[in-house]
Amino acid sequence: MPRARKPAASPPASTSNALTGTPAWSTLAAHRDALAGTPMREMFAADPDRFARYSLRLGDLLLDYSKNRITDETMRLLLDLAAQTGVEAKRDAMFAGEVINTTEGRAVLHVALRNRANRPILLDGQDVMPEVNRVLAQMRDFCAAVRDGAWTGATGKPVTDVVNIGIGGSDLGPVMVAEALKPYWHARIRPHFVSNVDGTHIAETLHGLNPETTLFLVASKTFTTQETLTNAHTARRWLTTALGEGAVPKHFAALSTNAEAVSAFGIDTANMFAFWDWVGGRYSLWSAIGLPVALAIGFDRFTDLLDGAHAMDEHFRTAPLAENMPAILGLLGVWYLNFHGASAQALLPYDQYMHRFAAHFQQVDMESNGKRVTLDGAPVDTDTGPVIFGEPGTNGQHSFYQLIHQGTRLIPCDFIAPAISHNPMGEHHPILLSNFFAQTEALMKGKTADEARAELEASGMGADQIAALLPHKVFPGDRPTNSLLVRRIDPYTLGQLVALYEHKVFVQGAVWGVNSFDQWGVELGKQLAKAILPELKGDAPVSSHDASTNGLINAWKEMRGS
Ligand SMILES: O=P(O)(O)OC[C@H]1O[C@H](O)[C@@H](O)[C@@H](O)[C@@H]1O
Repeated sequence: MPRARKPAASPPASTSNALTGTPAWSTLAAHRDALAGTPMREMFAADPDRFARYSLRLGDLLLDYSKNRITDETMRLLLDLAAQTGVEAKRDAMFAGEVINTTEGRAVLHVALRNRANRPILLDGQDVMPEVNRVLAQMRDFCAAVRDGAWTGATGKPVTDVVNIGIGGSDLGPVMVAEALKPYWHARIRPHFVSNVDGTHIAETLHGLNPETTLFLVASKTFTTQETLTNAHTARRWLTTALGEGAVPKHFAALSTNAEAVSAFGIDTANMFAFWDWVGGRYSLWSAIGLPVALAIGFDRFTDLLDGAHAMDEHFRTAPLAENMPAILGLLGVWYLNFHGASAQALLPYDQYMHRFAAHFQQVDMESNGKRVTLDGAPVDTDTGPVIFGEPGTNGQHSFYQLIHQGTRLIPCDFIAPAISHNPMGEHHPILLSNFFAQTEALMKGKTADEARAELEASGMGADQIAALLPHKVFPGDRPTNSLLVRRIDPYTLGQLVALYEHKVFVQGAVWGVNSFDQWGVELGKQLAKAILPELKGDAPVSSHDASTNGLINAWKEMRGS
């Protein structure tokens, strides 16, 4: 398949940067001002049906978006904005395999990787599905062999540890999913993930592993990434020191689009699992990059993950935007980011296994929409991508929630929880979920000065003390949250959730008119590091940079000694 193609002759929809000039934009701004005097608690008091009106279900997934600063009018205007920015046409262009990643000349078809209906998806007139299915079959056979012990290491022992070596999209997605689905891991096979070029990461990972039973997966779309190749060479040395060169084919496999570089590294291309340039790194966990997950949970469960994502893809592709979960989440994000100055977004899973969910979506969202020019290269005329952060509940509550409840910034929060825990442990799950429900209630309702005063009076406190404490005890409330509830975090529902957030990011990028699928911003630092690395040799002071960079390099040279 060709590596780069020309952009589509006519872009699917407007790429104008005059977003703030659209009629919907000014109407939304006026509507925000009109709504300012009506807090959510009043909206709830006035409308007992608010939950039913602003919630959606897709199978076992419930989205409640009623605790937002919205009315029917808000939603109508946000949908107008989606219409005026061509969100549906852009979505359809993605699903149709058009070259929407124009700066790299690529289509964007991670949806093909989980196209379980096998609907033909044409790229340059060729259906990509036979190739997708071929690699899936290769993964299935490899998983079966490794899991049932037919695949052995060089000394005939079955695999006990799978070490994925990759970074960015070749790490974060697989780590997040593997961790989220830990209850489904094979009894013998433990997955590990090495990403950081800091030698500590691989040293600590290999510590205690047995080379005879360790399988390395070198995961890199380009197979040129410095961190990954450095870690892979270290792993190779660790293995060959113990078992000799001949052991490599039984202990190394590659997940990549670059067969040449895989061979050059010394991995047999028979042990290579391919994917394609139309799979963005941060959207690649559904491809061969998901192999560590498939080895841990089994290929059938991996296809359950794909099924869940496919169900969300079909929902995104076909549901009217007014009832479309990714569209609603995306538009609500635009509402807060652009019309309420909310520059951050918290992702808060109330499920310990999902502890890397926010980290994965930090890359998906911030690398996709952290852009300052539109598709046609003009500066954007409004803010784009939010800062994504989050920790699993209830840990965040005892940390940064203070700022969310009473700080000066507005931080919209998404709460995610399973109805049923994999580890109920007596009262643990009801306690966990009581916190989930309570936090969304507290953020919405807040506590008025009258309510706070009444509480202080009831505690028997004197008037002076009450006056001094009162301002600290008030919660402004009216802080927006979305709540996502699934029956249980299993491969299928996780697939739904991940695809939901991927498409949410798509919707926002479409509204802002940016290219959500390139990542030129990662290049400059890499380029400069390449120039600096040779300068770190020897003791000679460096003078080729600005005073700070020179100063730091030279101080390092002095500190490390010679
Ligand atoms: O899989 P690769 O090619 O090693 O790239 C790893 C990562 O590199 C860069 O940081 C970016 O391009 C990321 O999007 C990518 O995920």
